[in-house]
Amino acid sequence: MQVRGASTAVDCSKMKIPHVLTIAGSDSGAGAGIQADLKACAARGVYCSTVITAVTAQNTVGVQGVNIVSEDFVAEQLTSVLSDMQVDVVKTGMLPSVGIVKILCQKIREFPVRALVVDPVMVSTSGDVLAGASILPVFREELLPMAEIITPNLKEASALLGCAHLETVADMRSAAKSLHAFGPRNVLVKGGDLPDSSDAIDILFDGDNFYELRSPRVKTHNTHGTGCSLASSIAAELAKGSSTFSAVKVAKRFVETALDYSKDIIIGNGPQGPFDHLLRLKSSSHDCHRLGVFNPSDLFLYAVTDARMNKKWGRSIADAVKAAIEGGATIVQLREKDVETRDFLESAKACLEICRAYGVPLLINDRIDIALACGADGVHVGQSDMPARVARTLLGPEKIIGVSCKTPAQAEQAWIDGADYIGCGGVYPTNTKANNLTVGLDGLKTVCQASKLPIVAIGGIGPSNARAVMEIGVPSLKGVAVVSGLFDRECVSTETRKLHGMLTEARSLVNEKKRHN
Ligand SMILES: Nc1ncnc2c1ncn2[C@@H]1O[C@H](COP(=O)(O)OP(=O)(O)OP(=O)(O)O)[C@@H](O)[C@H]1O
Ligand SMILES: Cc1ncc(CO)c(N)n1
Ligand SMILES: [Mg+2]
Repeated sequence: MQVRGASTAVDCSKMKIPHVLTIAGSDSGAGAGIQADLKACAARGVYCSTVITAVTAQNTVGVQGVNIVSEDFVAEQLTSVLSDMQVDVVKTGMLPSVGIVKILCQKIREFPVRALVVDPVMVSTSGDVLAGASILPVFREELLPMAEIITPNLKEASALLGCAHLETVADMRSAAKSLHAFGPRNVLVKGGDLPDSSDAIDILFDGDNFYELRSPRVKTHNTHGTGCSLASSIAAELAKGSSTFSAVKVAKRFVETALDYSKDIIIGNGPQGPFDHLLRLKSSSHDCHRLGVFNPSDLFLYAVTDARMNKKWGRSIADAVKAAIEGGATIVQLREKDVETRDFLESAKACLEICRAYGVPLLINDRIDIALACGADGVHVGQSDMPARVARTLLGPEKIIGVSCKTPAQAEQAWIDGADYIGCGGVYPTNTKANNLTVGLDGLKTVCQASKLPIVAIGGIGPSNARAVMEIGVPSLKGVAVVSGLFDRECVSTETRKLHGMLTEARSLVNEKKRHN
């Protein structure tokens, strides 16, 4: 990590965060400009501050209006950020006047940064002018020579060179070479708009070598802001300390991945929509059956699958899950130890569809990757699996996380780590888990009394002993989790129904007792 400045006020044990300053225009549609830069930097894990040069009224149809910010006020914004915030890299977007370009150059000389990334924005894809030809001389003479890298698209490259349209990869190469003569250390000519190309081809020239960077062309209309996002991502990687070559490669892969993820999203009615930098929008809006927040009463009859038992009885995981839910299971956990990852993912998707249809949450044992990939409601982790705190970071604040605990100390840790519930056991001896210490009803009661989280009891529980478990009567105990008692049986739904009846009876008895006390 790099620590700069010898200021005595700086605490060196604190972390210096990579920082990109973008100086660009606001896009009201938020696909390009400042908004794209903020999202790209956030997605790439870099802090981004913003100096706004113009406010555009813009959507997926085109640019309806432009309001340029005064030169003095651009200068004031630059001074505010650069004088205070330890900027690593400056990235430029829409620079709508000669005066604004000159002020930027002056401020960078006054407050030097590690690198300058120039995206010479001139015309939006809709054909609207964002910076006129009058800025070309100051770009060529003052700004480009200061740049670590410039990232023109085909039209911008030909405007800067004052040459005819670029139409081939060979044209891009010679343009990159000619632009290098203006003084930037690297030139990336972007080929997003290259006609008749099944790949998205960009040419990087570093003064010595040409690199042809290719990625599959994503078939989508959602490419508004790819240029801004690419340049910001390059700036972000440079801010982290990457070489320019690897910054460009990572940035291009990021844009390609985000385009692919977003290819079918619909935002706006115009010909060119924005894309989702954070790869998050589909998981919330497409999933219309998504469950709300975790409800502890869902722990009442918790069904845990077991591949061996399903094989023994000749049923698929999905069939077993459906039967358990029809019998009254209130939550399902897939605990599949010996299944290949691909098969597990397919089964998990099938089970999720069933669970969603019935409004029952689906959790995955141990495998956070599977939970994320299939969009399950959460995970259950043991003491030697992924720590709950890390699982929470990976899964985000909404997903359900359960932790197996045998002691009050473990229960306290689960609470601190951001878990939602605790699985406590084995209450009785069981053969689904080797070398598992049995805590007994006393151990269960101790954990229930200490825990701030709701608890489901697990381990050897079935119709013969479920009532005894529920009768410990501690409010944090919400239900029982069952493996063999449901799935190592001929008819899963019948067994589940039987157990559900007993649990309901036990719960009434406990409530009755409470009323009498
Ligand atoms: N359909 C696509 N599939 C994959 N990559 C693409 C696609 N379109 C553009 N790219 C890539 O996105 C990056 C930006 O390229 P592009 O030439 O579109 O820039 P631009 O015209 O400045 O963008 P903007 O639309 O923001 O003005 C380049 O790396 C390019 O190869
Ligand atoms: C504000 C702004 N900057 C850049 C672009 C180029 O995509 C745009 N359309 N709008
Ligand atoms: Mg384009």
